[in-house]
Amino acid sequence: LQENQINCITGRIPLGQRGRLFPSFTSMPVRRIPQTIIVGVRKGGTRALLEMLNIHPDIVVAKSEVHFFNLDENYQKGFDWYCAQMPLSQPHQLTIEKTPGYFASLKAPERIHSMNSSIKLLLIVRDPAKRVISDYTQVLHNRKERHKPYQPLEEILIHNGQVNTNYKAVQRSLYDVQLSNWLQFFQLNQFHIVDGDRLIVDPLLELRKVETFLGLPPRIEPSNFYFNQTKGFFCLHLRGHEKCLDHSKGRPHPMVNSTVLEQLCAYLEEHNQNFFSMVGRTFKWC
Ligand SMILES: Nc1ncnc2c1ncn2[C@@H]1O[C@H](COP(=O)(O)OS(=O)(=O)O)[C@@H](OP(=O)(O)O)[C@H]1O
Repeated sequence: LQENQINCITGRIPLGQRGRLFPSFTSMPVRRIPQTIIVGVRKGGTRALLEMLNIHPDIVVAKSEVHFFNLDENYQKGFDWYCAQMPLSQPHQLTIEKTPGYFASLKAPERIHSMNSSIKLLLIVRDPAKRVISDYTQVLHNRKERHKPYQPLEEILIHNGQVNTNYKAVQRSLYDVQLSNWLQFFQLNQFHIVDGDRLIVDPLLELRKVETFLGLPPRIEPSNFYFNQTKGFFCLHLRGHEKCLDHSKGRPHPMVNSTVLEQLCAYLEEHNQNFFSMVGRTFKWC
């Protein structure tokens, strides 16, 4: 990628050239390629993380999922298109987009690397068994809405007494398999891993760590959060407004047969341990 071929400031343009190439650099807001991307995991809490980071005055976020690096039809539109999806930002602000589909995409790591090999990546993970149930719950909801038939999770999850490893929701919970694809292009220290289960119960603690990773001053405060009893989750005080995530986040999960759940956890165990040793950290999962 030639930086001067794209109609957007990447944040890597040599200082001396900024004023010449982009006269507006010091004054007017412009669109910039993200310096940080939330790459996944799907149903890990990516929307909550993005909305919470949006509280920070030095961060601007792309409101919609961009799906640039994982979908060929978008990637072919080029970096001008990608850039046009970004919000306006001031020079001191970081631009962040989130597309949970990137983490499981085989093409996304190389494509992101070719855009910016020193990019900072945020990965929010959640108990992978809970993630399977959350993934299922979303698909179930969509099928019910469209009056389409659906199967109980237990039937999809177990085939001939074994965990159905062809089930996409199971594959997306193999964090070690996906991370190894990313580590072919990026150093582990380019990633910050957010604990999605902790983000639900103690958002500020997780956000402080993200602020540090991004090199930003701590500007997200306890007063930015309040617990909403009806929703059962933290919601935000954001620029004078109260904001909870929409109804698609925090849906009640169906009860899952405990033996099936144990079987799923047993299957995931080796992958979880693998992931822990890859990232040098453990999580309380299953
Ligand atoms: N504050 C707050 N409010 C609502 N929901 C919250 C919050 N923090 C984290 N979460 C969890 O985010 C889960 C959805 O994850 P994602 O946003 O990554 O889903 S998606 O992949 O974009 O569809 C969603 O999963 P489900 O509970 O299964 O709906 C939530 O558990």
